[in-house]
Amino acid sequence: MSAPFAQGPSDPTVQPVPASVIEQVDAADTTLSNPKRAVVALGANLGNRLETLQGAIDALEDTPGVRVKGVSPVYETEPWGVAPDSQPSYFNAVVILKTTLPPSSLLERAHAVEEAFHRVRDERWGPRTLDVDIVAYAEVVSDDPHLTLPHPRAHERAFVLAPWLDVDPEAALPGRGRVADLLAAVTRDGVAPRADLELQLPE
Ligand SMILES: Nc1ncnc2c1ncn2[C@@H]1O[C@H](COP(=O)(O)OP(=O)(O)OP(=O)(O)O)[C@@H](O)[C@H]1O
Ligand SMILES: Nc1nc2c(c(=O)[nH]1)N=C(CO)CN2
Repeated sequence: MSAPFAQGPSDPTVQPVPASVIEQVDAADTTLSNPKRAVVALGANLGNRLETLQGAIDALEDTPGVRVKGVSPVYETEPWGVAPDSQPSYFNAVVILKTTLPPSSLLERAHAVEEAFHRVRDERWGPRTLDVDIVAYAEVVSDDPHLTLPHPRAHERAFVLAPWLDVDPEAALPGRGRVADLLAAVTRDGVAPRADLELQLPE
């Protein structure tokens, strides 16, 4: 007599699982048991910039699967990539995360945090209440335009490299080299530490 619940290849109720789904589930399992280090850049040039950066850090910490491990000093920076004096100055900072989320989920969360702080997207590099960029995720290198890793412009931005170096003096940008060397190669003009201000690492 055959077992009543045996499910072999001939069982019509069993659908084959596509290889792509198996790959995604395997990748998620691996990430879950092995949290990854991610580097996130924060920027704000509208509203209460310091409160917003702290709010973003706290929102990241409140995310299941995300822990904030390091918070950089605050820098006040001239807007990069736009005409001089066309926008208010930014506050910028960098945070180091440990996360079990895969990169795509971390990006979704980054966008949700931006929206919670009323980020409006209209012109490229327009002023914003909050920008949350994924600078690097472990050693991942990807040219997917939806999530390019490392961030395609991080290596040329002193407003990212300077706070990152402060919070991790040994940092390296995958495929680009040591952050200390990258920072030495760009201008630090208009990128000033605000030693009078401080962001808190969540408890
Ligand atoms: N590493 C990354 N981090 C965040 N967004 C990224 C990344 N790589 C690609 N993107 C994509 O870039 C799109 C535009 O992002 P955003 O509006 O934050 O750009 P921006 O901050 O104005 O400019 P920049 O990309 O130069 O920092 C996002 O919708 C996102 O899908
Ligand atoms: N100083 C500064 N300039 C910028 C910034 C930023 O965070 N700081 N972000 C931009 C788009 O991500 C464009 N220009």
